[in-house]
Amino acid sequence: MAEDAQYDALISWLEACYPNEPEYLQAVKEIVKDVLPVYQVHDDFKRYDVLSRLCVPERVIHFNVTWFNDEDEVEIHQGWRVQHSGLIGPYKGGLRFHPTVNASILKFLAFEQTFKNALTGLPIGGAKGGSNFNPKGRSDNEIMRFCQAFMLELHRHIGANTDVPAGDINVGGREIGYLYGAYRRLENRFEGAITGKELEFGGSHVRTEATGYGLIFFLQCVLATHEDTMAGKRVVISGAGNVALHAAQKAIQLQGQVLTLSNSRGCYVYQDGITEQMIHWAMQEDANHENILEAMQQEFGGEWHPDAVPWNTPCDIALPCATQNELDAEHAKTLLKNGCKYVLEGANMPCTEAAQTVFIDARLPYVPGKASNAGGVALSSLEMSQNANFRRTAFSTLEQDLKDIMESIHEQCVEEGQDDGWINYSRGANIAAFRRLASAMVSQGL
Ligand SMILES: NC(=O)C1=CN([C@@H]2O[C@H](COP(=O)(O)OP(=O)(O)OC[C@H]3O[C@@H](n4cnc5c(N)ncnc54)[C@H](O)[C@@H]3O)[C@@H](O)[C@H]2O)C=CC1
Ligand SMILES: O=C(O)CCC(=O)C(=O)O
Repeated sequence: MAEDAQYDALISWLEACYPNEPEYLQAVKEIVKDVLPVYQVHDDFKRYDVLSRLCVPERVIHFNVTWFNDEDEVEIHQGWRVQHSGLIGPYKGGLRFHPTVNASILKFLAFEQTFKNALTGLPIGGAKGGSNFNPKGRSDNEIMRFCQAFMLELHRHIGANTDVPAGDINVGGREIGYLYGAYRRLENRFEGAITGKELEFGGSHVRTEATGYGLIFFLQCVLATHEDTMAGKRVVISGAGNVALHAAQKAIQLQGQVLTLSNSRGCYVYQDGITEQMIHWAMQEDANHENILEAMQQEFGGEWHPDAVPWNTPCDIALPCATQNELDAEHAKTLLKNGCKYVLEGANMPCTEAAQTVFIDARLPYVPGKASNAGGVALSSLEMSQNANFRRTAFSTLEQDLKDIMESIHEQCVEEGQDDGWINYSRGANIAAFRRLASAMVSQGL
């Protein structure tokens, strides 16, 4: 009862402060409901009001990005960096360039990132940033000029021990290179102020693969806990970007049968099981095709379904790896009806609140992104320590480190998520991260 009243009071306060930020409120509600019982029994957490304070970002930086396009016209975009929490390390999280980017989306991502980063056990705070710039269809010169204009504003807010951005949707190796080049010239410093760099200028082995590979390492832990294995499992994956393709690659290497990939235009289905060669081809060819999945269908056969999603394809395992709120309650029910046994998020908050409820009510092993996609940021943290020491670690060592970190996150979820013989991974992840953040907040005073 006391918990309900506290929940209502906190959420009403946030709704009044931020009425036009639905994604941010959605992410906050999901965590608050799980951690309230822990908060309620800790007098020091209550005395320092850690819950309300953890919900709001420490700082939201908002700026204009103005630049010349190839037609010599001025374009103006919005840029943001949400520095949610620096409690346990430098602010850390990706940059997203997408027309849908706004304050609500970046605040939800920075909030989730804070909890995710806490789960890794590494010294990284939480942040997210980006712009409503759409890089699709732009020339390479335009992308470079946009990245330089974006960094002209951002550089004064970041640094190796302050805030360390990385990539996210539509920000890959090329964009990171341009952003880092601009940072280095503006600051006259060669330091690990951005991760996801190329190997030749301070990047780390395994960072490119880390989110997708880490997702599959986490999946192996879930399967082992349920006395199950990957071999022959039918896997449906959404997205066709960094996370989706590397998850598919690792799943195939471990004898999984990957049936789908998707993008915002539709879904590619290959019932015989997509091969590693096809994934490799998609990685190489992406830049040369307007729609890599339609091109894949022309190159290798299979089916291309415009406007379709992967969730109607019967499967054992579903891995949403594209974007937020891409899998709703109807999709969740269809997955269950068709026999899906495991759902792990590769993207950030891809399952709507209602879809999560469907999985949780069915007591399905459902793993939220803040646990299962934490491999990317974990490797970013290892890139930061390599940069700080001016050293490079071998691929095999880092891949083993990634496995160990995903196993440790899995253990934390299992420990905190026990629910009458079932593991509530979502609650486990939220509580484990909350304990670390809340005690850091108490220790550091008001
Ligand atoms: N890159 C990373 O290291 C990490 C990424 N993530 C999350 O994973 C997700 C994917 O990110 P990346 O693979 O890095 O981006 P990406 O830009 O490489 O790929 C995104 C993919 O999603 C597809 N997509 C975008 N909107 C869509 C929609 N509405 N419906 C269907 N498909 C859609 C795009 O076509 C593209 O194939 C995002 O939620 C991101 O925040 C999470 C942790 C780390
Ligand atoms: O590597 C990073 O710093 C950020 C990764 C990221 O954006 C995420 O975990 O969602």
